[in-house]
Amino acid sequence: MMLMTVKGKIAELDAAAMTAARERWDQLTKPLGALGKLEEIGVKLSGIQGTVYPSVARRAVVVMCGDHGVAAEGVSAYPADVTGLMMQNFLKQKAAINVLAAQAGAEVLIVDVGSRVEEKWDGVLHRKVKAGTDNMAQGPAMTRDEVLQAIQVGVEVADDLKARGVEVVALGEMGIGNTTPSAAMASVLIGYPVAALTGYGTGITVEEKPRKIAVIEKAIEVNRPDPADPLDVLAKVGGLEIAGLVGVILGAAANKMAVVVDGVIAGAAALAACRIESNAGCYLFASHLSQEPAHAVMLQEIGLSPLLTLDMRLGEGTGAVLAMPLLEAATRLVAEMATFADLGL
Ligand SMILES: Cc1cc2ncn([C@H]3O[C@H](COP(=O)(O)O)[C@@H](O)[C@H]3O)c2cc1C
Ligand SMILES: O=C(O)c1cccnc1
Repeated sequence: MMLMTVKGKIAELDAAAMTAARERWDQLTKPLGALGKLEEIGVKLSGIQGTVYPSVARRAVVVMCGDHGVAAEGVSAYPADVTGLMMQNFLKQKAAINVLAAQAGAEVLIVDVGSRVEEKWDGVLHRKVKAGTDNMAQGPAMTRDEVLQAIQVGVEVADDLKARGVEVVALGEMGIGNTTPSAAMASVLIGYPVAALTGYGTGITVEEKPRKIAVIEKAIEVNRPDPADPLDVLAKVGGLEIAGLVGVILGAAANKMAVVVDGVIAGAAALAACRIESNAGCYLFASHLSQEPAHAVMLQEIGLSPLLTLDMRLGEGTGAVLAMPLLEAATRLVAEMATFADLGL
């Protein structure tokens, strides 16, 4: 499916299924509303899947990988080579996401949409649009065509997951430097000062942070992205893996799959996806609240409330897979609890 087709397929949630689900939640043997956000999750999943009894049994996390030209400006605490090293670590099942995805029962899909890795390792889905973005502090990170290609990669990944019966997708990513474009995108799309959105990423120092802020401000000044055009923002100050995740979100929503957002990079993708097609937001669940300051602002802008506050700042989809059992809890409660009628009340 191409982007225009995908956008057209993203429907509003099934209102009748949500009403029926709300009625059932209200009949379950508990005080009205006492299961809090779990009830909201359950009703939203019912709206996505069109049934009072949704399922999130089949799970996947998509780890989109891409490098960033802007890493040359010294905006990360780690060298760009770490992107490729971590991809090898994913393949050996030894990264944090492998451990947590195994616990959550989620399949891990590693997609190379834009890393600088030259080898084609087995176990990676090779869909490279280009070997890293260009340095956005000097010019656009990508062309508009490259953004569309990267989005298309994500859409096709989502279509494939749907064909294999996956019901819920977590958004993961790996790309040294990618908290920088994430903060830049948030600043442009929300109209918020860069300094208030920029964080320490992988752990730059307090002394180094003003430089990161200055690089982001320069990138915005040099490129003048149009806040009303999310594709322009992605092209000028975004990233290949971020665009890939936009495609996963749009493709998943078009296929009526639930999407769990991770930290600040997945958040940037979610924000862009909602600006491309506002109905996409109906399919999103926030997992955790990242330590990156842009994340809370993004979630508020999209209208999502995080389920977990674990002071995490890792990415890879780690927070998103941690939240999957909470979605499962909602599906079990609505299906397995007794109603007051069952008790003879
Ligand atoms: C070993 C290691 C594993 C990671 N896994 C995810 N990230 C996370 O950190 C990077 C973003 O932070 P910054 O913008 O400061 O570079 C991304 O790769 C993100 O996925 C990692 C970073 C490192 C160093
Ligand atoms: O919020 C995140 O996901 C995050 C924060 C810092 C570095 N990498 C990822």
